[in-house]
Amino acid sequence: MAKRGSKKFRTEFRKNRSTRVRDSDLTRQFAKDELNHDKLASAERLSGKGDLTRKRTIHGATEGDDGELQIDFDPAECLQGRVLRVRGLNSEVEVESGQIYQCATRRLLKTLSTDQRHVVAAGDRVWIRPADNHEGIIESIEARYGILCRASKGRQHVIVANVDQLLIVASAAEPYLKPNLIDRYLITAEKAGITPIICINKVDLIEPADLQPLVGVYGQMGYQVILLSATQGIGVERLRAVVRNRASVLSGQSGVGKSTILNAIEPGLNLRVGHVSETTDKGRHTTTTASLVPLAAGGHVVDTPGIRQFQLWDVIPEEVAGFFRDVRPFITGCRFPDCSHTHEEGCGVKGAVADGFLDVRRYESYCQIHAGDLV
Ligand SMILES: Nc1nc2c(ncn2[C@@H]2O[C@H](COP(=O)(O)OP(=O)(O)OP(=O)(O)O)[C@@H](O)[C@H]2O)c(=O)[nH]1
Ligand SMILES: [Zn+2]
Repeated sequence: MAKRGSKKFRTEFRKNRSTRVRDSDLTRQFAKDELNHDKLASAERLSGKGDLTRKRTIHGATEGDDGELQIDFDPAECLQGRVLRVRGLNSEVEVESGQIYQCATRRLLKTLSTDQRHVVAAGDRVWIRPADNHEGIIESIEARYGILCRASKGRQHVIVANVDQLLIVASAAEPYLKPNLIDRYLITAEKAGITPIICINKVDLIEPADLQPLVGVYGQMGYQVILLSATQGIGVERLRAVVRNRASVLSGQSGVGKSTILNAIEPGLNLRVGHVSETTDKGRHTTTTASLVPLAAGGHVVDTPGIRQFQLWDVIPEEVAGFFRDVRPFITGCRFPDCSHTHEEGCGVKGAVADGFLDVRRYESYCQIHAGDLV
């Protein structure tokens, strides 16, 4: 597979697409579908069963084997880019050269979207058809990974897509360290399939050795922990390397030093972050829209008031144990398959705590989150 965005990639992509896009192919496909529909309709009439598998036929899109409709477009006339933010019907797209285009969305994309409030989300990787004055049309949206979302009126509302990592920012002091809050953010990351990175700031205010037991517990679980002092410059270089060329969401309680960290990574960033944070969804919804802020060294940070201090989203108690990496291995030892690991006899998890295999604080944190207590 050629590198994304390279010339070879485009050629291969075009080749793959063009086999599918040719009009005559489409016409033939449509004719075949019509025929199949007729056959299905008579089969349905005969069998008395309604609606056997129907193939959707919308002009300009082709149904893949997975049942997903793929929009047909010509990549030769398009540019690849990334949506920095969405404002109403307008999306701001940064293309590979760094140029920003103000884009509308192709009508067909909207037609095909039934399950989302917004078709385009911040972070989306898109193909745009450029026009004059750095305007353009979003022709296609690539499949998403690493999605942070909320349920909004029964629909999935994507806050930001294609996030590589969640920087969980805590402070060693002022405000005092709340490991249970870190656990809460870890669940969000685990659930979304986004790599969490634990950043403990303000280590200048404590004796760093005091943090070792906690760092050890998270380290054993395979989580990366970075000790920082944004004001003293400790750990900043390491964090800079971690965010380079990736899309990182920053999250943590108020006052832990998120803005100071952003400023330390890239001086001047805070101004822009402050500016974009004001973008709200016309005040109609309580959730604010996310913005990707480009970093000079490559990559983006996503800074959004709504997710800066977000709480757990739609995690049900039964799911919690599965998102605790250290609890998970002991679940198989429970006597009851629906064990909640809180009060049951013969619980493998409680046994592991008693035998010293599971950190007591982590277990208590599990119980607290399972019970739905807010930290
Ligand atoms: N001692 C010390 N103080 C710090 C450090 N980093 C930030 N601070 C201070 O902590 C306070 C809060 O920092 P901010 O960067 O505003 O925190 P924030 O997380 O962005 O806060 P919100 O915007 O409310 O979410 C400021 O007074 C900073 O100067 C650090 O490494 N050490
Ligand atoms: Zn159990």
